[in-house]
Amino acid sequence: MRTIRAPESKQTTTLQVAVRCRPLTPAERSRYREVIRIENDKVVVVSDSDGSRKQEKRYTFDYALGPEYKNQDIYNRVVAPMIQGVCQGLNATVFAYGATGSGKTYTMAGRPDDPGLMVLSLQEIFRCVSKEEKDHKYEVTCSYLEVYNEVIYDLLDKSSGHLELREDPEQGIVVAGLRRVQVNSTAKILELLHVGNSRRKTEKTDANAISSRSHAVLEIMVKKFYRNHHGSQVLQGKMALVDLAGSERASETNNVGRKLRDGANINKSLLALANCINALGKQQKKGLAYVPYRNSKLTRILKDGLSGNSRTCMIATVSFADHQYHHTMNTLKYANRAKEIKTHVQKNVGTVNSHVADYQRLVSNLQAEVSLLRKELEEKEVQLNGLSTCRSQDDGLSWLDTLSRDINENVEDRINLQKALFELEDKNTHNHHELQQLDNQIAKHQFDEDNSILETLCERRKVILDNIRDNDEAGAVYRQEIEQNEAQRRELQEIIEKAISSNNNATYLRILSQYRLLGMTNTELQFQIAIRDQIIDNQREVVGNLWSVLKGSGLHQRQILELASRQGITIEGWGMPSPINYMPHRAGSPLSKDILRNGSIETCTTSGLVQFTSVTSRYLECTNSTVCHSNAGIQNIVSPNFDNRGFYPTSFNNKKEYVNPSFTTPDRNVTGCQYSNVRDLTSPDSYLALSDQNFLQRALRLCSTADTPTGFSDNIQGLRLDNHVIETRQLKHPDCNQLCYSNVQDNKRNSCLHDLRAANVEQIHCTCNGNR
Ligand SMILES: Nc1ncnc2c1ncn2[C@@H]1O[C@H](COP(=O)(O)OP(=O)(O)OP(=O)(O)O)[C@@H](O)[C@H]1O
Repeated sequence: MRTIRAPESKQTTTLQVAVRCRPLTPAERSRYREVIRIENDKVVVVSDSDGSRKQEKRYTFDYALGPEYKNQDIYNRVVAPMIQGVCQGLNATVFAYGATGSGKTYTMAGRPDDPGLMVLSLQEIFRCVSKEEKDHKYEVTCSYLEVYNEVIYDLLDKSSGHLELREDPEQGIVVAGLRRVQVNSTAKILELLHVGNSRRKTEKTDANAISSRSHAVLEIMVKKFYRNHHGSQVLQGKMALVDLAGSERASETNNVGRKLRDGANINKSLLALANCINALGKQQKKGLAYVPYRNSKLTRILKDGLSGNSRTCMIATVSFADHQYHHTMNTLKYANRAKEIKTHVQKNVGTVNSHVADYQRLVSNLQAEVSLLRKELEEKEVQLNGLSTCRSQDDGLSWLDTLSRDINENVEDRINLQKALFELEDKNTHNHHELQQLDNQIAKHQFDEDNSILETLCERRKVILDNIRDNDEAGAVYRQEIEQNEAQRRELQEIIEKAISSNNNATYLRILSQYRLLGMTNTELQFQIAIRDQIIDNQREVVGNLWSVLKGSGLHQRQILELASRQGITIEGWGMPSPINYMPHRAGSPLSKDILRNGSIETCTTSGLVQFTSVTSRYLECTNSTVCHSNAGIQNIVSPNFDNRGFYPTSFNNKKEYVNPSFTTPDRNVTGCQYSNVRDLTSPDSYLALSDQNFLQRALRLCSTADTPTGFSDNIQGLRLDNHVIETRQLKHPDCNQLCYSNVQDNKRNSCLHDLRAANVEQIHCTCNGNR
């Protein structure tokens, strides 16, 4: 039986924004004026930069918290409500955004006398877990990384080099090789955070004596293991706590040289973040906009937290002082935009042992191939190094390096272009769909007296048309660029091939080139994984929408289950329906043509040719001396104990053979099954619930093993379609030879009945008993 999973309930939440205003230091107090006022813990009022209030600006946030609040207060209000969810399989992200010196690190990491959100969250997770640990097994692990100059470093592993990001079909973006440490005590956490923080890259800047120059991401993963009727399950909640580097512009820090470059890179990430926030804000309003997550490592890491499966909170840190006015305004502007972002939170349920996606395996195979080639290459290099003559050629390989680099760039460009195009096309599909709906609505409301609805619809239609046109134009540009890019790739490849064939060390060069190209194939495959993920995501959304429609139709869960069950579909997570009470087939009435057609038997005669088409969910038996050559499947009858032996065709010596219920595609045409007296053992139109496999299986087993001259003798409670008439007889148990079920109308049962579940046997009552 096909199985689908009931949708995990999905909750759409808006990104929470809390603005935190840090206190002025004594030195600042004597030098600067305050330009910020906070009202009702929700509104931030900013005076003009000159201190006047002529053009003061007001921003409302979920929280606006002044200097009197400690980290614990911020935690209690903003973060604590997320923790329970993390322990129950939900994701959460908290990130601190603000100019240098505005208090991000203070908020996230804190001080011994005022521990920050990282420590407080972990402590609460432990409390949560320890309360439930007697009932479930939990595992809490942490990783801590920093992104510095667009390179990822592991803060918990000093020896780790640069780490790379990978898109995992199941888990989304992951950092390959990042150390994950199991934690089980607060002391261990404090130690880890201390070690991690001490490794962060910091500098003295004009604005902050110990300014963090990197973005730090602490990820806490909570796994809860439990068992239910689907087997071993694991709920996996993740919490990311992010301390971003200062959002100042590089030029504003008076930095030069390396510091300036750091600033530029910090800025690149934050600019990318700001662009994503902008695009996401726009997306919520206009229903489109390409979100450039791929533009920086930071935005790729934060992707889930910004738009995906996460409850997310942005803590925007600002200072009261007037010299920070522009930074404050910038921060508030982005915080205000971020309020618009919506995320969709859903539990991460996985079945233990079931997580290896095919694509991931492909990538792993390629990686293995790459490492094999790398080994071969090393061997070749050793050989070459032994020959001084070859050294000069080796030195001369810089052209290959350059070419490889060009190819790499070319592949990366193409990937970005294709991804952008894909997303654009996807958006336009949605746009066209909406347009269609709008047109229908407009037609409906065209003659309304009050034309306000019509106007709104027309306005929206105009926006959608604009969007479609913009997207089409952008798409055409992307397509052109992709073509150019592909032409460039072919050129580069040709150059490499030519160079290799004219070089003395062709084998070595070929391996080198192959190795590099494989690396690129790998990248391309990763891209395909990402695309596939997106398609899967979209399909999930479609399925989710269908579920919403189904639920919105007013049908009860039970009715939905019954409907699904009649289609041979079980719905995971909702349990099986209790037995369905079918109406008995009316005595003596032939099965209507409709039933025959829908049910799949096209013609059915007492003798001669019986032709089946699309036979599904049927068990047929022929009672004459026949051989049936049908592959009629009972495709949808699946039970954990189902095996062919149960009711597979049994060739009786009395020249009787059952229709072969082999598992074929449901709509395969089956013709040429001769003979008469075809019995439909499972017709749902008569009285047997298809969902009731246990009964079905047993009934069929009884039928197939009953050792009587006719198979279905008078002792058999048969569900018989015989010349279009249902007939009910008696069941005889094959082991004890006792009647399991005597007369339907008498409703007598004997001791063997427990073998057939009583409730199910009830269903086979048929009032047309023997009435032909
Ligand atoms: N809420 C607060 N209460 C008391 N002191 C604070 C508070 N917030 C920040 N500070 C102090 O202000 C200074 C700058 O704070 P912090 O280092 O957290 O800034 P930052 O935003 O992380 O800066 P950068 O981006 O440069 O790393 C520190 O000396 C810190 O102790």
